[in-house]
Amino acid sequence: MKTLRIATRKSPLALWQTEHVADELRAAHPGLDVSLVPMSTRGDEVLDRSLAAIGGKGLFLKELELAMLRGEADCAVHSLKDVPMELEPGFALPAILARADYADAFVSNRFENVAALPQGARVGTSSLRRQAQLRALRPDLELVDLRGNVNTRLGKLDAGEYDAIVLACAGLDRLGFGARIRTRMAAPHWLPAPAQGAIAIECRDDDIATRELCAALDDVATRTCVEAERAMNRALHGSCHVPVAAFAQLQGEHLQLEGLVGSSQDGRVVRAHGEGRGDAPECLGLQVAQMLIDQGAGEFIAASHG
Ligand SMILES: NCc1[nH]cc(CCC(=O)O)c1CC(=O)O
Repeated sequence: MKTLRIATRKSPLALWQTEHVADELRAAHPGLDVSLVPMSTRGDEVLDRSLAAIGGKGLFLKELELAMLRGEADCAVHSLKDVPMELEPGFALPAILARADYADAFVSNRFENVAALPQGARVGTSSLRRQAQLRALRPDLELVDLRGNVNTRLGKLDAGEYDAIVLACAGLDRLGFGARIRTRMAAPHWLPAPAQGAIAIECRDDDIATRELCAALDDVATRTCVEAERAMNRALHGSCHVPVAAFAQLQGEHLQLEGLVGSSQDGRVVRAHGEGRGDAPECLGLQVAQMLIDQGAGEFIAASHG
């Protein structure tokens, strides 16, 4: 194959990530012609309702997958945290790139961190996971929905709509807004979304040529960690409807996983920590999911489906 066409969403972050993948592919395969196919998705167009309400994270993938099926693109680039736990049948993830900063960012023009916020401060975040962890730390905060791309969210903060916002460090760093981060909210105290900070390439399962080209960008350590995180999330029926957070780290052969499930109703959260081997990340994910269930996470999950 001489050309590779990569489908991408059109947000500045999606385009940055796809350009990054294109550069890495060109470096790995000198002479390969790589081009971008920018597309808009329903997840980008519907901004007035929560993602959960309009059908979940798969909305960001659907149009890109259809383009691959129609033969208009060979592969697509995604933030892995936006990829559903069960891939559409017929698709594969031939590469998961080395993870950037996994952490969430506390961004504010006036305050240094969550603890420094005044009583009743307004904090913007769209994710149930961030809301649940904020509520557990500070039940007094006023949590306000905040959707839209990274640039839009910063604009709303600067317009004075919020005292602070919480979003992913990876997105801010990639777009050159790293200096706006007041606190990088690190594990184990504050946990990210499963696979946050990792970029994945998706292609058709049966497209061996594309799979082989993309495989050059795969980072085994990142894949191991995100498999544990995603297996945990899958076992908890993770979706946009349940606040689930997970973070795994690999040291040599030793894999550790921190997991959290929050109530979407009040400030309760349950946490679990497990350790296992790097060659069995899914086992560890299932083990930590079971520990969370044993501590009562099932009640939160049932409540969020009711
Ligand atoms: N939910 C949207 C989304 N998907 C991926 C990222 C950031 C980049 C990443 O996690 O790889 C973001 C923005 C955010 O949560 O602030």
